[in-house]
Amino acid sequence: MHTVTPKHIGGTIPAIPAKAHAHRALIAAALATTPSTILLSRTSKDIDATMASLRALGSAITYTDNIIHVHPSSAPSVGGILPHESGTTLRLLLPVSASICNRVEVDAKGRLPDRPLEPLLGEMKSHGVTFSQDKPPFTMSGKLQAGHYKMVGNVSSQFFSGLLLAAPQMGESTIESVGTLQSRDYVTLTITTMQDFGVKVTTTPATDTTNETFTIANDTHFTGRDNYQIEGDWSNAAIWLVAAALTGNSITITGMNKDSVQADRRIMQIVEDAGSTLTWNGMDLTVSGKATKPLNVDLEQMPDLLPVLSALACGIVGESSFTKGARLRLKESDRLAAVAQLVTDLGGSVRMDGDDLYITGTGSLKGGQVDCVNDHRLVMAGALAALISENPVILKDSEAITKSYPDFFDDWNLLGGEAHVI
Ligand SMILES: O=C(O)C1=C[C@@H](OP(=O)(O)O)[C@@H](O)[C@H](O)C1
Ligand SMILES: C=C(OP(=O)(O)O)C(=O)O
Repeated sequence: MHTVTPKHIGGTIPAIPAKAHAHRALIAAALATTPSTILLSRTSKDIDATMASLRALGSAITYTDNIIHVHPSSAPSVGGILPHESGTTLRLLLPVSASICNRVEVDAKGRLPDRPLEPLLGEMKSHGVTFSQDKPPFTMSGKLQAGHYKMVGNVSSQFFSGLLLAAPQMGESTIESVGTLQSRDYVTLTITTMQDFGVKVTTTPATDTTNETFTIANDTHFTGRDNYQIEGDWSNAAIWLVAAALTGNSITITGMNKDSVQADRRIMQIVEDAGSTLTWNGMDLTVSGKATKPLNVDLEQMPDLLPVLSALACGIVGESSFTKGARLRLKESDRLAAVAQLVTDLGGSVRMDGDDLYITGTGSLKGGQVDCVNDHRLVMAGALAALISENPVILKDSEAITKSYPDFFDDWNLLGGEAHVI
């Protein structure tokens, strides 16, 4: 549990590496025909879970002095996936491991066993794989076969990313999106990372009569990379953009890629539309000026931004809207309900209408205790809320932050904040 004092923060902070990019680079490197070195300045529980799982699938991986050495080797007779609570690790590695191993033991922790897998398991069953039961822990048997995969687009884009990463080991395969693919940029990130490691994916856009498809040719394989750089994480940089927009104090985040394909790069436009100023100097982004205009955010392509944006909405006078949030109910918590509860518990005004959330900001909150329901992004939201609160914010379950940003409270204090364990 942490307490965060209502004290403004400001200054310069380095970006942390993008976990979405790190998962993909590690997997591509582990599947490659030659060794790789990946540059990663910090890790997190989720990235560690992918490294541990890839070791259990046969790769030799070491992480020292901010460099990951990946030595691919042949898959063991019985492999393992140890995702802990990382949905990305589990959903990417299910098809990947079935493309190289005959048998895989799969475990999961926290809410992860109850997060959706059915559409992926269904398609894997139609392509040669059996499961001892339909939710982890389970044993998966049989090699995944090449072919045509059909996948619903509105449950998790991670199903697509997993099948794409598995395809080079299987042979020519096509993945078809049934309905619009939500969180599409996460699939783009998979495709660009695969390309970085030598595998081309051909995308055929949807027409009036056909769905979008992704095709991987026969006889294509991943090739290792030297000194492959993981880019800065826009989902976590969003914390600092929101902090600056809430207080008007300027914050510089160093090491960001302006042209990133990460879904949450959209935070730049959101904060700018709300009235803050963004200035680039090379890869360093400075955000200054208080946001004053209410937000209108469609969550379909950037689900992970809602928690931090809910704090921003409380700091802006007027009603902000967050629409199309159905998939937020399928994350580490029911994030729609958890965000609504957090805002209410801190004295804010929130209304839920189906899968849409409306927050009427007054510019300040009362503060008090909130339950972060074991969700790292709720911890970020609660800390940000302290910036506009009359009283300290006490964060129950703040340890959840280690899922994506273990040094978060240290960085908060480096920027002049006051957060400590109680
Ligand atoms: O592929 C990824 O790295 C992710 C995809 C998104 O999930 P969904 O596609 O399930 O919405 C996102 O919310 C998650 O944090 C990370
Ligand atoms: C939902 C998240 O991650 P995952 O799906 O990998 O558990 C997240 O980081 O917010």
